[in-house]
Amino acid sequence: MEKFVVNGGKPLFGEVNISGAKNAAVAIIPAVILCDEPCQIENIPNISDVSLISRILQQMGAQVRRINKSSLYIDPTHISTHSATTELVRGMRASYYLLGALLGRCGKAQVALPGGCNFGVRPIDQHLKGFEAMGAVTQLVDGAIIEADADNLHGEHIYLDVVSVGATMNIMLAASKAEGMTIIENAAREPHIVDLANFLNSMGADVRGAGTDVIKIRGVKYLHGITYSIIPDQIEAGTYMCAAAATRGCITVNNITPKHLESITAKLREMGVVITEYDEAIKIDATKNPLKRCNIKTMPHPGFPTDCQPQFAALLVSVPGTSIINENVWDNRYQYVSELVRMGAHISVEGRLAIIEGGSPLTAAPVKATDLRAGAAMIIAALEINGVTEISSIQYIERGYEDVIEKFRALGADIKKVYYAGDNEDELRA
Ligand SMILES: CC(=O)N[C@H]1[C@@H](OP(=O)(O)OP(=O)(O)OC[C@H]2O[C@@H](n3ccc(=O)[nH]c3=O)[C@H](O)[C@@H]2O)O[C@H](CO)[C@@H](O)[C@@H]1O
Ligand SMILES: C=C(OP(=O)(O)O)C(=O)O
Repeated sequence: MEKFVVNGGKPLFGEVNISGAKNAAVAIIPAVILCDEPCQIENIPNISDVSLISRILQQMGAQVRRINKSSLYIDPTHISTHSATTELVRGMRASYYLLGALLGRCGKAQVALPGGCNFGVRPIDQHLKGFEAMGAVTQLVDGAIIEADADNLHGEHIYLDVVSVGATMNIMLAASKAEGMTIIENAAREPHIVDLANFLNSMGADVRGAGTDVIKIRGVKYLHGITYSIIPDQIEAGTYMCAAAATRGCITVNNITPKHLESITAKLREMGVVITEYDEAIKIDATKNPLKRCNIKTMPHPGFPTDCQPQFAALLVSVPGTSIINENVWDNRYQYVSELVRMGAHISVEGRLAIIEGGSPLTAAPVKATDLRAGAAMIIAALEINGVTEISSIQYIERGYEDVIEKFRALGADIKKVYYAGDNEDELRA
């Protein structure tokens, strides 16, 4: 077992380089299934979700090889199955993209229900509604496997009842090789949706309107191999920005697209953080002004991203006054609150609202990462504390943060990973 041990209380200073976006990578890797030739994908984050989806493709017969730390060579030409039902598939959320990719490639798919962070129910009814509109018959087998079968996968006009990132991208995948034109209305507009569209178009697909709420996809017969570089991870960037503000430090975050971070920078500016934007970098200076409280409401892009909500909560506990978070995307994304409360934070949850009475110093306590971004919030809170905090269940953090220890250390943080045999603290060894 592994834990992070953080000796906090020091402001962060320096520079950090942001990796490729997890939520783009985990869609683009399965999208290669649609291609009729090998592809090379660059700026791939070295995280466990990427290893998992790569292994799933290998199990299906694809050749997947790391060319270097951030590039993958994927040859899908030997995939001879439409089925992905192993335990690995249940280990991550984005395995749902195998449904759209296999439907597009084979006209049928058999995929285990996905896993991912637990925010209560995470339905995929809008994905299935899209596939069914396109001519697929779908059914849940044994409560664990989705089967989809289409004699003639064809384009259709699909209105999403909720703005769903996963449903938008999954339908884009299937539609890229379906017969005729698919129109997705009320589509999600996240940067990773535009990235997937750019990837598909570079291979010869015909996807228009990505980044708006109407996406039109005209199916094509053949997609050719390409080399493609994934966009930077806006959530990883937002996490380091929050950490700099929470420790009242000053850092430069490199290899980012400032436009993707606008909702985050707007909130930090409102709090009194001085932000300077460059073409592909951003400087966060929290040394100049005392920080002010603020309210956050999560929304689909271009609203404030839910995936940065826990990190902002960890920042807001350090700021005097009452801040209110309104989690508007997920029903149950406050499991981390009890961990912050263990550290002395004053937070109460009422339905979708978290009410934070900030400004009282936190104290070190053993805490756990209840999910990926919750884990990032624990690191940020630990960095605020004069004392040693142990964070367990770090496998969640490693799902989505490349070299998290090395990157925080380069900013001056005292953080290390320790291995232990059991729950007894005496068994900790560095
Ligand atoms: C791998 C990946 O990219 N994960 C991201 C993706 O998750 P994911 O794709 O699962 O999230 P969605 O955008 O689909 O979900 C948004 C909302 O729509 C609801 N919904 C979704 C699909 C559906 O068929 N029916 C339905 O009701 C969900 O319960 C949720 O309330 O977008 C979320 C919202 O930005 C992020 O938090 C996740 O990090
Ligand atoms: C919730 C997240 O991921 P997933 O949907 O893969 O669980 C996330 O990236 O914050």
